[in-house]
Amino acid sequence: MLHLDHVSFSYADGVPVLENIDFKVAKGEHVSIIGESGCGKSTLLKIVYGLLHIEIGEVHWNNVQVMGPSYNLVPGEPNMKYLSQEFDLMPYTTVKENVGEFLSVFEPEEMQFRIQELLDMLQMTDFADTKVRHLSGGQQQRVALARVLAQEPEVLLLDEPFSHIDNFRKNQLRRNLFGYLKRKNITILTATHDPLDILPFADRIMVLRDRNIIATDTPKKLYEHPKDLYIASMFGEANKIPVNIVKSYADTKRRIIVYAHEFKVSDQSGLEVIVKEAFYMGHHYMIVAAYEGQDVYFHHHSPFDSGKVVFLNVSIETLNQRIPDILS
Ligand SMILES: Nc1ncnc2c1ncn2[C@@H]1O[C@H](COP(=O)(O)OP(=O)(O)OP(=O)(O)O)[C@@H](O)[C@H]1O
Repeated sequence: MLHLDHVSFSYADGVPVLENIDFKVAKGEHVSIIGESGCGKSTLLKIVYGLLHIEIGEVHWNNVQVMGPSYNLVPGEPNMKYLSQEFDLMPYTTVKENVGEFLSVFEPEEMQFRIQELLDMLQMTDFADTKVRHLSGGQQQRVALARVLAQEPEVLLLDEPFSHIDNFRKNQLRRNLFGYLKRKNITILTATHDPLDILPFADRIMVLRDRNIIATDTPKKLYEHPKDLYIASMFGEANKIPVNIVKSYADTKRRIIVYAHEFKVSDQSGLEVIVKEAFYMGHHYMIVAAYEGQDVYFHHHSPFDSGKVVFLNVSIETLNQRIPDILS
């Protein structure tokens, strides 16, 4: 088990980045850390890996304390691997050589099997003999992934692992990679902005904001019951609207979170908004409208002209899902 025990951290400028972070991750669990840019996701991964010295709190893996850079000559814990946003590759050698660098040359067959397995999984077999410096950013990112996996870490720390990879490949790659890691029972901490990296794969999500973990739950619970707009916005365009405006019988002025795709357009009743802009998104339009000086986002199959008055409704299923959140 991984345990961050009341960890606080600031860089040399003294500005606190993380305060009193306390959580546990079970062996084989996949936990995703999400939060706005600059909230400290990478810093948290670096602390777990032992790259940053912490004055306050402790990190333990399997009840052994992770000692930071002041104690380890070679930074980083041996049974963990950290895949940073910069890939640590050998540019003048081939993909195969990069992936095999840490494998035992005394077992050549096993070595070839492992390299082949990882390159297949990451769809890089065709580039096995290509020098890394001739690869694109996305291909290099996949080599970097194969290289850390070849070392069979117990804990894998992934920082934006698909940031350079094209959409054409991303989905298949996510399924391959997270399936592989589950089968190997590797504990994973992923830092990401992209909801598609996490919703289908993470066992649990932790939301970072203002130096703290403000929520932690399964993807389904966090998505369906976001505590606030910040959390909901991690998953897509979301709104916070007074519940009694969409449903007049609702006996409360409190506000609920409604995702853009959950609004239904109506001719006469509901939340009255004035259309500002419409953006073509492929299978729908994203409409930006105004309600009492605030922007409201909703999806519609066709665009509306700017200035048009539209009424928005929310289904009873969505209301039933969210109202307990504001009453609790
Ligand atoms: N080496 C450093 N020295 C000083 N401050 C730093 C250093 N690295 C990061 N920071 C600051 O610490 C805060 C957290 O940065 P961090 O990179 O952990 O955020 P993040 O959530 O991973 O961001 P992103 O999603 O953009 O990668 C930011 O305010 C950043 O400016």
